[in-house]
Amino acid sequence: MLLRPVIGKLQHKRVVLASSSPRRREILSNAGLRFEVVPSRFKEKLHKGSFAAPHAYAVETAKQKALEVADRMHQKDLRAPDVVIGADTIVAVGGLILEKPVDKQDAYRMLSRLSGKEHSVFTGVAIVHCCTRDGQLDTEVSEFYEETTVKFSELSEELLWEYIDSGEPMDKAGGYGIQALGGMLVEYVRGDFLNVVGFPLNRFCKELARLYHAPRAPGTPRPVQHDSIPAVDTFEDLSDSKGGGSDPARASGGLQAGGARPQAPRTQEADLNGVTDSQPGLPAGLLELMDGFKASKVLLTACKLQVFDVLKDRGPLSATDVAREIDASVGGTARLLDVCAALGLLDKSDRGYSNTETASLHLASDGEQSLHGLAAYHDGPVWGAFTHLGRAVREGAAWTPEPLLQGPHKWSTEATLQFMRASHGLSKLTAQHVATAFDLSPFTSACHLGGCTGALAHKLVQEYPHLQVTVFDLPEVIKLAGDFQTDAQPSERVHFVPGDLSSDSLPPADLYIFCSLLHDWPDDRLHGLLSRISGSCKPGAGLLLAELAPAEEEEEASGAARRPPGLRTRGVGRRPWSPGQYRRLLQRLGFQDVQAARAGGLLHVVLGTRAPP
Ligand SMILES: Cc1cn([C@H]2C[C@H](O)[C@@H](COP(=O)(O)OP(=O)(O)OP(=O)(O)O)O2)c(=O)[nH]c1=O
Repeated sequence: MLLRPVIGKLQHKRVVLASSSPRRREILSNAGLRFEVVPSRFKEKLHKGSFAAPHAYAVETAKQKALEVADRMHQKDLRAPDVVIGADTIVAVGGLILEKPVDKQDAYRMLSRLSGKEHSVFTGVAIVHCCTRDGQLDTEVSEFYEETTVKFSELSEELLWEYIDSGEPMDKAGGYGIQALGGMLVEYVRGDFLNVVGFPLNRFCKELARLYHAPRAPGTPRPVQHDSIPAVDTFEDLSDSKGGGSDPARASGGLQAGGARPQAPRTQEADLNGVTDSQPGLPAGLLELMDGFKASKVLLTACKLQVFDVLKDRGPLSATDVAREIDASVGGTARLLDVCAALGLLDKSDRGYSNTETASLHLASDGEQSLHGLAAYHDGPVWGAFTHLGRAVREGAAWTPEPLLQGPHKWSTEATLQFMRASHGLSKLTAQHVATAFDLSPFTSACHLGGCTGALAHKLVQEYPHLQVTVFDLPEVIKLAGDFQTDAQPSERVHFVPGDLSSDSLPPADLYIFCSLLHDWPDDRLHGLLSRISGSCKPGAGLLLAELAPAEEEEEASGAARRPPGLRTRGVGRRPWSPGQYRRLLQRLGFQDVQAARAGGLLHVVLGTRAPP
């Protein structure tokens, strides 16, 4: 199977399509690529006369579109995505460059020029690899273009105006859309059809293959494959994304938001390089699953020992220096640091070890985007629960950590705080995405059910100046919520109300929000809860649900290539819902106009409106 490995090269990266074009979005998602869409604000006004050829103009515009998005995202989050894709489509006829018509007359001028003639459609594409070093954005741009020749029939005035009046020409280069009514104007096409529609998929895949699979020189030995956790002196071999191929982002010191990535089979890569491997592939996915817990434990242990705190904001430190600071043996620390480097969590150089950007941002205990609390929660109660999984299965118990099942009124203050720290970190990280997945400005009051420390509530009031938000949670949680800070200013528009979701009446609101990010509710409990919430909603009230969703779910939902059932490493124990399942559930609960969105590459957010009874 040659298709997936090419697109799959971007699978573990945060990819952004810097385009508002629905066609580009469709072409790339049909190909199985997962990405976020951030339309570029770059104004297409480069001086056409300064380019030697039309394609050079398209390529430069594509590049500027992508760089504008990379730069904006970096400024906003101090973290750029791994890859930004920009594209620009133009029509060239008789030395003239035609872009989108500004009005009907302009469309008329363009289409009359194309009538009865051949013209060229060029799409310029820029693939921008980003990484952040010392707070500065570093980019590496790969660019290319594709040309397709299109011949139009002679167009009568009547046909021309009928087509213009259909409205189709207005958002399309050259004033036509070959994929719809405009197809009727076309006598023939030479070259890639999708290139005309806005994105040269075939050439893009070739470019990915070239970028990520620089051919090996003849006679160069194949890279050696290692376990997920390698011997200390071989860890460098793991620094490549899926092994074997070169990864431009990494080669330039880029870091992966995804962090640890185990090795994948090489058979497919050999295919891509034109070398046929007749041996059956090894069950790499299975071995990966069997081994995966070691990588988790290394990350959790390094967090617990505060390795990432010691290395934050400091130059490279030797293993001896780190060992002294974390009060551990030098040999043991060196091995831990090497494996962290192999997992992509630390950088290792001749001068010692330093944090990657991801580690400083998310694994050190301070900082707005720290997930240190979540790591401690996984290392504690979650790890404990999964250690006794066999017993839970035999007894039919939930896989949820025992303290969480009992509820905070049974927890010690420390256990409650541990859960709240985990929830707080995750909520702060996801709040912006949840708050902006849909336009919530029509609502004036919201209630975040199980809102814990109020991290999302504060983001919501920051985002919507007329919104009042109630945080509703158990008294034991509300009592401790004041211990947690968010980056937002404390607001009088956030109120904390103690109560029990399953028995008390819910505070009045015209939008209810339920984010079960950390919970692994059993089916019946979740359904019961959502039915209750639905019963409390007045007609016209909204219900917003947000859930962490494993990436594989989206693949399944879109019908893209599937992994064998059961071979999942993310979302274990979590409800495997696709957007479609969310939609059906909300509709069953009496909601209409249900919309689903994917946010931040990791969240499903669904919004519905309570229908009249
Ligand atoms: C010629 C032709 C163009 N097009 C479209 C593709 C592009 O979306 C558009 C050309 O404008 P572009 O400026 O390339 O793209 P865009 O404005 O749609 O999106 P963005 O700048 O945010 O990336 O014309 C068709 O859909 N069909 C066609 O047959």
